[in-house]
Amino acid sequence: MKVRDCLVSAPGKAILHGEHAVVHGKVALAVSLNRRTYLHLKATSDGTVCINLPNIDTFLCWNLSEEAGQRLDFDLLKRLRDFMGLTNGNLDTSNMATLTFLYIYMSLFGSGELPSLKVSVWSELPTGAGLGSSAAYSVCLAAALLCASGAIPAPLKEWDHTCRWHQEDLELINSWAFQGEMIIHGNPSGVDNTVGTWGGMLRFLAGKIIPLSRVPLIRILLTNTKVPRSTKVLVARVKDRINKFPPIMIPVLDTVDAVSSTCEKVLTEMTREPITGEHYNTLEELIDINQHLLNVMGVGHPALDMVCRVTLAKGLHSKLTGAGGGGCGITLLRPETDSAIIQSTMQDLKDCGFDCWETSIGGPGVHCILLSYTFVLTQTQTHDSFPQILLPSNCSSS
Ligand SMILES: Nc1ncnc2c1ncn2[C@@H]1O[C@H](COP(=O)(O)OP(=O)(O)O)[C@@H](O)[C@H]1O
Ligand SMILES: C[C@@](O)(CCOP(=O)(O)O)CC(=O)O
Ligand SMILES: [Mg+2]
Repeated sequence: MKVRDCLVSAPGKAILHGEHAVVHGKVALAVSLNRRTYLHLKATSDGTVCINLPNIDTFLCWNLSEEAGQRLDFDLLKRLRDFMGLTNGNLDTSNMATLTFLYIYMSLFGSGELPSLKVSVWSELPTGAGLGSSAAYSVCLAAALLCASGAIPAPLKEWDHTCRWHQEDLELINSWAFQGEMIIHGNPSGVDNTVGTWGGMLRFLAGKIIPLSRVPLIRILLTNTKVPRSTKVLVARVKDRINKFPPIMIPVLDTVDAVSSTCEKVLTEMTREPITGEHYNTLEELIDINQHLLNVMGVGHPALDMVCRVTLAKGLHSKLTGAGGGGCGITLLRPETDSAIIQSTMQDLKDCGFDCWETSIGGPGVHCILLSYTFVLTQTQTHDSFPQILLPSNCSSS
């Protein structure tokens, strides 16, 4: 079976408010970032299925005839775990990413002839740092494999060099990406894959998505403490704490919910009336409140406290974003904040050993990049092993 080549890309995300609470049915406000994950799927003819995942040093190939023999009797995920020799104890970075790929690949192609192909994934997002790298990876896998299998059509040309799918195709991509997130997160809310699929800023509540079409332009700093952590472990930690202290923790989740709703109200006001210092004061207070609530949930970290302290010394307010326990924090920049202050804050954060950058928010969701558009995925300083890809022909049949 010959499949269609394609190059897809999906954005990372920042959660403004509502991380963890969203897993327990509360509101989250999330926004896509201008840092993305790219996936190149190439049909091959050597009877193998290969994955190149340079961000996590994973390069694997399976012979399709051997794999095919493994695939009939029990539940697919269990069979794939057995096939890879996995137990819960060794579900590390590489195994989770591999299992996610194999799960979607086998689910989409397993009832027919398995296609020979190579999937290469490269990301501008730090892995496991709270910016939704797992969701961007799952969204890219879902889009590329659904497209290759013919389950969704080639996307329609959007701008010069990108093309995008229809609403119902995006819904299918999102539902498969959610399954990928289930493998990586254990019990995901679905907010990350939803932002990765649709992009923009949205309100997410129990699977319901409300895109916020009019949002003020907000500037934020992202700081990666580089303290490694796993979303799956942190989500499980919060659940344990809720089970241990329900009368204490349930009101905490309700308070986070109220923080998210209040923030949404302020953001909406900021699109309807002239933006004032009072709007920003409220946004800053909400950030401080939520950071304390996340500490109560048990997902803080001394490095994140440091981000809050260093930025507050310059009058700027920060909170963790994503699962916490390390990873990234966000800092709100006020419109009047002098660029010299921003630069010196960034320098102070870098002096702590953190990575720090200013970002624009609200990038587009998953799309396909026309292979006719000569697109170079450049090497980054951290992923020297990834080859430059210079892609020659066209991925769209439209
Ligand atoms: N570029 C990538 N290539 C392969 N796997 C990835 C990539 N980015 C993320 N992953 C998978 O996602 C996992 C990190 O997910 P998670 O702990 O949820 O952190 P994040 O906050 O970045 O989403 C990694 O362990 C890996 O399995
Ligand atoms: C903690 C949580 O709310 C967000 C996790 O985001 P990330 O994997 O840390 O980028 C979990 C979820 O919503 O599934
Ligand atoms: Mg994740």
